[in-house]
Amino acid sequence: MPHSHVSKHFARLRPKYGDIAYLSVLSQDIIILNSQKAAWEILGVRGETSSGRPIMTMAGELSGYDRFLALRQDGERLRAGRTYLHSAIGPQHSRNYAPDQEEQVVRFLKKILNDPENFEEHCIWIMVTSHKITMTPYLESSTGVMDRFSEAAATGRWLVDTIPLLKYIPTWLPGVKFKKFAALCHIKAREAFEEPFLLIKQQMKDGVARKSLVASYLEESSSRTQEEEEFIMYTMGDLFGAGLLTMSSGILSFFIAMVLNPSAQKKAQAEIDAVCDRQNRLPTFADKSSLPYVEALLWEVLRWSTITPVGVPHRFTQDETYQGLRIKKNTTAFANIGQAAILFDSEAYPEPEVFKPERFLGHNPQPDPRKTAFGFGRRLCPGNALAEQTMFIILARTLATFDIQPREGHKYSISRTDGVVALPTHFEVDINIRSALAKDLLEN
Ligand code: HEM
Repeated sequence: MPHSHVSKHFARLRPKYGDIAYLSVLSQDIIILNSQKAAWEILGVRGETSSGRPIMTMAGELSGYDRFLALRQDGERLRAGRTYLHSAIGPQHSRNYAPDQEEQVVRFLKKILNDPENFEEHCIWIMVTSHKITMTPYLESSTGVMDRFSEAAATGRWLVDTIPLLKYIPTWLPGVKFKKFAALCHIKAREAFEEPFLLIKQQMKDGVARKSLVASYLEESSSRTQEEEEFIMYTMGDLFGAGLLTMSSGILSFFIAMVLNPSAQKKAQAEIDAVCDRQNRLPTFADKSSLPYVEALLWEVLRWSTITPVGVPHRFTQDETYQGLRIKKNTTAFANIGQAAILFDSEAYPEPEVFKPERFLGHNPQPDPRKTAFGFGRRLCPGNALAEQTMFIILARTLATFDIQPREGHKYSISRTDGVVALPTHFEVDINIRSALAKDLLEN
């Protein structure tokens, strides 16, 4: 089982084994889905049997992260959680955040104007701020929780994931470090989510709470059970964790794509200028349907940056068959979304390495990458509408006001971190205000 460049390793199996490859790793059955068709038919169409998550003894049972929706097994509690998320951040509800988001993006652009060197920091800032608008204003401390989660969930890192009986070893025995680490994960996650939750509850009592998902959930009913309260605490943490890194990856990838593709940048700017009366105003959400090139550029960022290279693994909860192949219950399935695989399949996307928004325009557009980038079937990313909305306004307003240019002497290579979410590694860029008019728009 590879620990780095996983997507590339998985893709190498395709020429020899076709769209589906099978691996057995320490008696664990794993299938790799190397084509859009196989991923869609297995994880989408056969969602009834393929929507569980792999059972991770260390990250789930011992560290308590199985209370996160993303690790929850298929069943009643998952459905209830997803229904709630749909009503909170689904396409209809996300629109309520649009006015606040437009305002925050101006603050983000002012930060870039005054301190362009630290643009990566500002990208994280706008993501955290976006999440605070939509969810809860106080989730700062959950970033540490996410780091610990990554460690607890790392494939092959913990023997107890292979030999679950080890979980019964007493904690006091010398050398039993994994149980101490799991206990720390538990305590810190509770602190990170319980404290902001209790604070908001108190603020509601005092009549000073700001608008947030937690506040509106509590407003709906004054007598929530402890289980319901815990549900909302962890769901908020989940959204923060699942949304923060993915979105940061998308925005940073946009900046590097613009540096490397000046002609796409110019075309998008020309379209925005035509719609916004030659930089007399900033683009808004209401302009979206008049900005097809900007939207295509956003789709191309989602395709080209492959934010989650091998998705989040699913688990079969029953035996299944596909094209005469038998897939056993408990098999883990990875959709190889990443580079060299589904979103870089040269049959679907000719010249896949080239950043080309035009591929989604005209009479014969190439496949919509959102159908892959956000996952599949019953586990499809519940933040997809919010993610797209947030990225659209950041991309449109940044292009309206700034030129993103290569830094002289800086060598660009497209390298990304390994992990469930791949982030572009550090790069430098020159971000210059486009005109006096654009500066005026931001300052006044
Ligand atoms: C461009 C940004 C994003 C990308 C590319 C992305 C991608 C994904 C993918 C591939 C999955 C796994 C789907 C599967 O198992 O088949 C997922 C799950 C999830 N995402 Fe996103 N995501 C993004 C943004 C967000 C945002 C903004 C939020 C919340 C505010 C969010 C919340 C979640 C949650 C809670 C899950 C777990 C769903 C479940 O297990 O049922 N995501 N995302």
